Amino acid sequence: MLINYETRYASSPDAVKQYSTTQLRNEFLIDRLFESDKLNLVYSHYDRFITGGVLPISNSIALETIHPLKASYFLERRELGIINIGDAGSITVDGTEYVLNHREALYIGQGNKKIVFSSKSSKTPARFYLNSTPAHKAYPIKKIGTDDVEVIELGSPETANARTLRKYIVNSVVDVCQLQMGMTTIKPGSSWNTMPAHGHDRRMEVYFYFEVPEGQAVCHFMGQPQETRHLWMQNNQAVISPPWSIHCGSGTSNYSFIWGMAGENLDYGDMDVCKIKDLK
Ligand SMILES: O=C[C@H](O)[C@@H](O)CC(=O)C(=O)O
Ligand SMILES: [Zn+2]
Repeated sequence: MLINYETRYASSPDAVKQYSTTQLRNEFLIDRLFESDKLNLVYSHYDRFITGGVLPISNSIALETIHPLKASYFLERRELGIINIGDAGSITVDGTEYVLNHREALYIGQGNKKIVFSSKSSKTPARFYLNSTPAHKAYPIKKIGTDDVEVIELGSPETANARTLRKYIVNSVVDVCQLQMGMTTIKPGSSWNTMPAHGHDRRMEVYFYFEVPEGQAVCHFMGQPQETRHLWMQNNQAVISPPWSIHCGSGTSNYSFIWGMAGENLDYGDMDVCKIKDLK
């Protein structure tokens, strides 16, 4: 089977307080994203956000509709954002080819029917990380190159959170219904992302960790600020953050991650910041 998908339902903060490590990982960790010649998807009931990975090696892979959508094609009522974290690849959208190099992105609006992923070389394949959310309006396709992103420098070496945040799919760069995506890279010597931590009850979020060096890992924190839990994350794994949860992490080295959000508000800065001394 080329496309694998699974559904994750939403959980309340009171239920999650009781979860064992295994239950926490079953509900929130997405550990299988990139498998050769496969397209893997997780459909979350938090804002009906779909997280996926495509690794085309010897074949092209089409984004077919999946049963839970009850749609005749995937983007009938959805929009899609893709960031390539691998080598050069292409995405063909209803016959038009878009080449995505390493760290380039594509926004594909509602109504586009045939989407096909392929790598330029099977020896150095593309790795397409994708996020998709329900859409009410058809916005144009837009490629976002590394020069098109909005860059913000955050944190400092003294507080171990020096990092570069790149906004790819936000409404100041591309017209979107609700999807927001970007990439944050922790500088060498720093380990923390999203510290001070924050929440945004209007939006859920998914973090996808990559560029985690061999033998290293990232400890990701979730939960209400006064009731946090952790999940140890390996390279190329993602974690779902409910709207009621903080989401931050510290690595045993530096690393990068892609953040993707969906919900009610397109204002990226609309966060409720938690004081570090109040975290429990
Ligand atoms: O709501 C925004 C997201 O959590 C991320 O953009 C935060 C982040 O990448 C960081 O501070 O390192
Ligand atoms: Zn956030």
